[in-house]
Amino acid sequence: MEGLVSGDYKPLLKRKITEETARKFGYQVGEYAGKVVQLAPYYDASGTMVAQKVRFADKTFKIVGDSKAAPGLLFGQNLWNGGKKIVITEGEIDAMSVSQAQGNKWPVVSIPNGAPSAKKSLGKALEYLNGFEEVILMFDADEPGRDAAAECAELFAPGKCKIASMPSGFKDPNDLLVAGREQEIISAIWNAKSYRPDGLVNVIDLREEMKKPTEMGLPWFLEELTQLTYGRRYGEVYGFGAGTGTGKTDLFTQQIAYDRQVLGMKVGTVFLEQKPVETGKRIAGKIAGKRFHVPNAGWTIEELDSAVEKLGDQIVLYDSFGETEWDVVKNKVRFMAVSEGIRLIYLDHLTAMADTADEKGSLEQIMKEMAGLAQELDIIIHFVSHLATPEGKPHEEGGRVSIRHFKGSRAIGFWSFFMFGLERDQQAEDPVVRKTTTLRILKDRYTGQATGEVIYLAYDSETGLLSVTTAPTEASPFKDETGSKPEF
Ligand SMILES: Nc1ncnc2c1ncn2[C@@H]1O[C@H](COP(=O)(O)OP(=O)(O)OP(=O)(O)O)[C@@H](O)[C@H]1O
Repeated sequence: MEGLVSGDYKPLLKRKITEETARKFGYQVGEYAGKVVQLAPYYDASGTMVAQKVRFADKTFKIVGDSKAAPGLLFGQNLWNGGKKIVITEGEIDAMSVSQAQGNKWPVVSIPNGAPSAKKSLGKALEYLNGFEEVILMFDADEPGRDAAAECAELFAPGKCKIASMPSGFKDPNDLLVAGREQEIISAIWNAKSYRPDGLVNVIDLREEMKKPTEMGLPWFLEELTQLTYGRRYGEVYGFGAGTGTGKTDLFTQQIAYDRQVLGMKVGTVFLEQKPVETGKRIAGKIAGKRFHVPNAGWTIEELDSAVEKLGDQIVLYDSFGETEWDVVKNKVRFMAVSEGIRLIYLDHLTAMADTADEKGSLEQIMKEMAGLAQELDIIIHFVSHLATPEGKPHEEGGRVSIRHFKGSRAIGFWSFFMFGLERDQQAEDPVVRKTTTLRILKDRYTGQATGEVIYLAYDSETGLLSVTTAPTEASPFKDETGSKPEF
């Protein structure tokens, strides 16, 4: 072999590696191509040195000997054969540091080529490593080291591999040795934690969180609805379905006005079939208690001005110009959340974005992405869905809304945390019945308790405001339409 041994161990003292440790591992200082280098031997299973890793002063490496065999061998592998625990480090100096901290008594090896090829190296040495009951990875406390440890841990049966962490301020075991903190190397071995892939948690880790009382989410403008649903929570999507003209937009605008005025929040709207001016008038109307969207409805420009003043720049409306592509809408929502800091989004309506050639398939995709978006951005998306025509009484005449009537019901039902139906018999003879909206909770994923509950809403034609009322006394127009077919 080309590496020339000088037998001089002094250069290792800088790293606090003793001659005894170096000798144990066969690590030497020598000369290679006229330069002083450090030499790490790699042995095969029969105990024959097949390669040497030459480490130059500038920290570059070269393998001499059988360079093909070397990647499958671990530094120090020849010293131990099976046992309780083996520690694996990212480099030879670290392996010797850990060994020295333990009096050179317990198994420690190093991967040959650093973090990037750690998984490949350990994969080749699996049979050898499985001869130990426990494998402890003590890689560098940096990104490549942490990534490599997570990757390597997956090579082993669950529970077999543990990952040791360095105390803060120390990058690797040799740093600790140099600082005279051998004891902390040993603690790191004992405190190594079983590797768990991302996203898996143990219920015991959740204990403190589980003990916290259920927090009320953000309130609805209807106190009764807040009580029934425990409010609105970020990361969730809520679906509203109703027949034409029932008052979905109206309900949304009153909620938006409340979000702004009472909760002091910034709101984003994506109303695909209504001009922003109209939406603006309707939201402002809810602030003022005036129907600004109805001409000659007893309001003045000054009142409108003052309501707009109250909304300020806190309502961001998307002017869609008839654009109804989900991919475009998605980017607007993302922008509103990320750049405008908006956490409440109102989307009217989902059905407008469906692909007519494949309504069901496209709504499934949109719903999945919309729910993902709400979670990723930690926002609430309230959306309207149109309904399929039931076979019995039309929804516009008070026909009862069911989940199955929603266009894309399966996907909406799957991804929504709450679903609401709005019913109103717009043709009823009794004006009270005509103006009473039934808000029906169709789905409550949070507790299930609110499913089937209804809240009756009265509409004040003067102020245009909805408020909670009692059930209209007339024979109920809201009877179930058992004859209606599911939509899909
Ligand atoms: N309970 C109610 N009684 C009487 N009128 C109402 C009631 N709720 C809403 N309205 C009024 O009915 C009209 C239609 O309401 P809105 O535009 O909100 O319905 P929509 O369900 O969104 O309709 P579309 O299907 O056209 O989107 C509005 O002028 C609104 O102010």
